[in-house]
Amino acid sequence: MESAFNRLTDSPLKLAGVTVSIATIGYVLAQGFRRMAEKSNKLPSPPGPPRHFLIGSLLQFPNDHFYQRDIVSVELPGISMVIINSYDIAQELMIKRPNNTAGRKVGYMFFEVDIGNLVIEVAHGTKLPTMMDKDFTSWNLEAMEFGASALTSFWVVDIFNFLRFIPKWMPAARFKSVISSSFGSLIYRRMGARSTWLNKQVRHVPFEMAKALHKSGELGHCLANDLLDEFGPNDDTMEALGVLYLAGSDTTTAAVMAFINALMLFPEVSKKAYEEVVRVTDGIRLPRVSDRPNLPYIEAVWKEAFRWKSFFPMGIPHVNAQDEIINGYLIKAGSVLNPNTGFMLSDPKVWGDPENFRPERFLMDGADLLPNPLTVTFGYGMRVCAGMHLADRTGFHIGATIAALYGVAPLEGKRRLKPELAEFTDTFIRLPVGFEGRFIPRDKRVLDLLRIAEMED
Ligand code: HEM
Repeated sequence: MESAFNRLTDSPLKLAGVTVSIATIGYVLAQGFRRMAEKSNKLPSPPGPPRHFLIGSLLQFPNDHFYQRDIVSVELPGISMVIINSYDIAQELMIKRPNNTAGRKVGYMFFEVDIGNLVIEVAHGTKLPTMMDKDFTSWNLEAMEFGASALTSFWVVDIFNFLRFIPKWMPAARFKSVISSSFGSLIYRRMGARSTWLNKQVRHVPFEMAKALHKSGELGHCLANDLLDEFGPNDDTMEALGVLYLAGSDTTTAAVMAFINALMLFPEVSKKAYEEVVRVTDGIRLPRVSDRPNLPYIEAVWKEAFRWKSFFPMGIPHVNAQDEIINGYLIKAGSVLNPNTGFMLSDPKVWGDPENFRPERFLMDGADLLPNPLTVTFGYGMRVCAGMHLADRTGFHIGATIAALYGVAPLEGKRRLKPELAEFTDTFIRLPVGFEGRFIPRDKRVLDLLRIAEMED
């Protein structure tokens, strides 16, 4: 009698079917064995605070001891969070393994407040900023804070998604004032309606203006002009412009503010920067972009301005698609990887005297062993900041030009603040508190230099 096997293989089609079936069963078994093997030698998660049933480490989060280790894991209900305090580990995970660690956490709350805030001139043209209501800047800042909280916080609504259908008037509708346990205390925020409104203002208002200018032929050369020419006034065009604004405007402003603040707090730094520019320009013109390689001291001040009291201390989290192992620890797939930029830029093990503003650290022998604060700040791997060159070039050039033209002094009648007393906001983008001062022209030629630069433009 013909064996069952022979009957199954008597035609090429049947043979192919049998082969596929065997391969599939084999694959499923292999996966099963692999999972069992993995479970049996399961590696530990990175160290972290004690975890409790249901609420994980919520009660211990945040806490100072997160900074005492290079990598820390925190279990929050529904979210595994990993805090990376070491630049080496951040590089290893997020630059060297980009395919697996470039995801973003896109929970409901982030989706709803993905709002805009960006470099308006590049995106929407030079005419728009002059037409904008001054409220626009404050909307941006508020929108940025919402966006930041949505990215870095644990939102109850992300976990209990059904909550979003509860009407606003019900007592249980706290999710509209969501529980956030971001890097501060537990706070309730009524944000749904406000964020929706901000969302509209920040994206629609400039887009409507740009559309009107485009129609009348007055928009000038900018990204909005190109996109409107090519794709017309559709939602994708508006979103693309909105994302640039969200990501680029407040961040670049904060970098320039950090630089100007340093010129104000440290007059000796300001003087050295001025002397360096004059050596390059002979004091008869403004610094050009091409002068940068000849301005190593200002380069060092720019780096130190990124480092000292980091203005972007929390970075932007990534999410890993599959399990990762680092330094013998298992990072489960779907963990939120938070690069602790502020700590990396002030770790005494790396910087020695992080509390001092000392640009010379980047000019000394062995300086190339230090992390570049710009690289640390602009993020990692496939997600690295798309506007970093724009921000770096414009920011550096503005900084060098200010150093060439002006000293920065406190307002009349006020004293220069001692650097150790300088305060900074406790926000996603950290700004100097009470940032006020005067630009004092270096000499009588300042106006002439500005006129020449205007003519050259
Ligand atoms: C000093 C100024 C800036 C800082 C500190 C900054 C910082 C960052 C950081 C930390 C990220 C996330 C990187 C990561 O996930 O690893 C990012 C992403 C991004 N940035 Fe910037 N940025 C700045 C300026 C700009 C500018 C001027 C633009 C555009 C005009 C821009 C556009 C973007 C975009 C589109 C992303 C998203 C990239 C992605 O998710 O794939 N940024 N930025």
